[in-house]
Amino acid sequence: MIRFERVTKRYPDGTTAVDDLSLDVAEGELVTLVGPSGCGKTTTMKMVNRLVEPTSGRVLLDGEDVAASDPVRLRRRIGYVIQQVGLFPHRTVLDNTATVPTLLGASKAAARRRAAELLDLVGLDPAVHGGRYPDQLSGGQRQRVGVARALAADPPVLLMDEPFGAVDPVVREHLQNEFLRLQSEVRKTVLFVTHDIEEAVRLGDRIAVYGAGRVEQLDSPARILGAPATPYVAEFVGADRGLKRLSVTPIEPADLEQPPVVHLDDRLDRAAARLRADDARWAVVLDDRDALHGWVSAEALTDAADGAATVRAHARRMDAWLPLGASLKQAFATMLQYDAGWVAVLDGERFAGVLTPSRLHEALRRSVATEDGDRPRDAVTLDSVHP
Ligand SMILES: Nc1ncnc2c1ncn2[C@@H]1O[C@H](COP(=O)(O)OP(=O)(O)OP(=O)(O)O)[C@@H](O)[C@H]1O
Repeated sequence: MIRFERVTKRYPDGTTAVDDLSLDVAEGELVTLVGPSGCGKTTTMKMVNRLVEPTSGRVLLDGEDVAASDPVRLRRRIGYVIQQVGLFPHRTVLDNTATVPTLLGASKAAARRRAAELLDLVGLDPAVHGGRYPDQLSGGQRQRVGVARALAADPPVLLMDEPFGAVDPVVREHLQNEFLRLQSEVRKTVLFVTHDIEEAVRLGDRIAVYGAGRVEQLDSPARILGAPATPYVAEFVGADRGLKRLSVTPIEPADLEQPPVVHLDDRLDRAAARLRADDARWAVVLDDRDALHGWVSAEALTDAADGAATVRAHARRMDAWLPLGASLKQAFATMLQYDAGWVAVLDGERFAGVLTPSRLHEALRRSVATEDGDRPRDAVTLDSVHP
């Protein structure tokens, strides 16, 4: 969808901002450009909508050289979101959002209808916020209007230059999550500039890590974190990349432990025998539809006076659960939140097993090891990455 073919940009003062860049962004893909200040990320992006012209090489949009297209028509196909949102201060939020559809010839009523839909899509209530002026919004709300406005013409491509850079970390994470939800619905082709590796990892289908004017590595978040291609990338992603990796490694069936399972209506003596057979200190308790209820300890079962009673009398509720495919980071956070030594993992409604801290650790090591297989060993060991 977007292709850079050996693109170089040298500014008149001699600065080489981008040096022989080749990069492909597939349709519907979100590629984050991450790197330190001044490494050429913004220049790269501005060459797509012709705010900057390359010195050599070509930028293709849908197979067409952007140099051959009319800049105004080109920009209509490309939504652009920047940090200083650039809303018109004297126009309401609704009118700001409706600007592009109006320019494109929509009637005022149709443009406003569309604007209201978009505000809703980015999590703003058009009835509440639509009539306000930009300075009556919080920073996070202004950013949302920026995103809504960029989507207004329904462009296939979005360029986003540090769109969430100006808001505090909590609002920022919130906006990132909302943007991910939005992107799963609208599936735009997105180039997203950030200097924050956490943001790059959270949002990117792939990440391009920039050194000075060059892409040092273009890869999935898991590979960038697990198998940095150069010492520069390793240093940029940081020594705590094992931790960051938690957020991009999903829980898989093989990661799960299988404790004994009993049902709410099982007799206590049978349940106790089941635990003894496994030499287990506790069992997972399911209800009659095999949905998770909680757990019961071996002690509670053996101490119970009436063996003919059912597990129900001694079962404890367990609310710490996650779906298969959730990230190891979510599992870790859930364990901390519930102060639990394990979390139940469900496959749809069905109980699939439990994740314990030691299994979580193994899962993390295994995911690193799997990806290390095709890389030279010295490129991936933690101790060797620092220059
Ligand atoms: N118009 C210009 N004229 C001359 N040099 C420029 C111009 N615009 C950018 N540069 C230089 O080109 C290099 C790359 O700048 P660019 O803005 O692309 O970097 P960036 O990675 O987006 O940085 P930041 O994260 O700080 O926005 C920098 O050295 C910058 O000073």
